Amino acid sequence: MQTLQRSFKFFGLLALAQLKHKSAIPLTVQIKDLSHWFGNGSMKKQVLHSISLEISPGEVVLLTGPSGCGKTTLLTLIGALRNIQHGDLKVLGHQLRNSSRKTRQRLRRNIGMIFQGHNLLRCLTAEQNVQIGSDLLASFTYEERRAQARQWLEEVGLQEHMSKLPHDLSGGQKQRVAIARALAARPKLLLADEPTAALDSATGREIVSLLKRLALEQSCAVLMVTHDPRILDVADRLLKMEDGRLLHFLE
Ligand SMILES: Nc1ncnc2c1ncn2[C@@H]1O[C@H](COP(=O)(O)OP(=O)(O)OP(=O)(O)O)[C@@H](O)[C@H]1O
Repeated sequence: MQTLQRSFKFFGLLALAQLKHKSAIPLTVQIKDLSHWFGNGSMKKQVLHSISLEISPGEVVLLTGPSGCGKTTLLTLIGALRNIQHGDLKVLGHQLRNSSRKTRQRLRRNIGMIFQGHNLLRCLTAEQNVQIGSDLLASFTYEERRAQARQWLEEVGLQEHMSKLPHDLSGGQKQRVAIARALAARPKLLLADEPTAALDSATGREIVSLLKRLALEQSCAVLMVTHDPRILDVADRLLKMEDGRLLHFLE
C-alpha cells in the first residue's frame, strides 16, 4: 500500500513538474486586442478588429480567409514591419507596441518572412541570395554560412540552379529560393504569405513538409497564410479570418 502511495506521489510530482515546464516555455506570439486602421479622416478604414491570438514554439498555424480580410496586414504587424496602433503584440518576448526601431530590427533577425513577390536581389545568384539569410548567423564562419546556403538550396530541390540569376528561374523556383533564404537564417518564427501559390502540387507538399520539419526540429513557430486546400493537413491549428476578425478556431 505504501509503495502504491509513493508511486502516486512520484507521478503526481512528475506531472506537476511537466506542467510547470510547459507553462515556463514562453509563447512565440502573444496578441491581445489588436486593431489596425489604414488612411486618415473620412478615408480612415479599420482593417483589423480586436484580434487575440497565441502561438507556441514549434506550432504550425495556417490562416485562411477571403481576399482583403486583413491576413497580410496581420502578418506584417507580427513581423515588426508596421507600427502597432492599438492593442498588445509580443513576439519572442518583445513587446512591439511603442518599441524602438532598434528592437524591431533586432527582432526581425529572428523572424523568417516569405512574402509574395519573392524580393530576391536581381544581381545576385540563387546561392548568393540564400547566403543573405545565412549571413545573419553571426557565430558561423563564411565557409559554414556558404555551406548552409547550399544545403538549403538542395533541401528545396534547386541544387542544379545555384549559380543562376533570378531572371533565369521560373516563378516556382524563385519562390523556393525565397523559402531557402528564410530558412537559412534559422528563424524562431516563420511568417509565410501563400508560400505554395506558385508551386505545383508535389513541390508544394515537399516545401510544406520541410517547413513542418523545421518547426519540429528547431522549435520554430510557423504562421502561414494559404488558400491551398492541399496543405491544410500539416496544420496544428487552422484559423479563419473574415472582415478583419478571427472567426473560427478549428483544432
Ligand atoms: N497600405 C495600405 N493602405 C491602405 N489600405 C490598405 C493597405 N494595405 C492593405 N490595405 C487594405 O486593407 C485591407 C486588408 O488588406 P490585406 O492585404 O491585409 O488583406 P489580405 O487578406 O491579405 O488580402 P489578399 O488575400 O488579397 O492578400 C484591404 O481592404 C486592403 O485594400
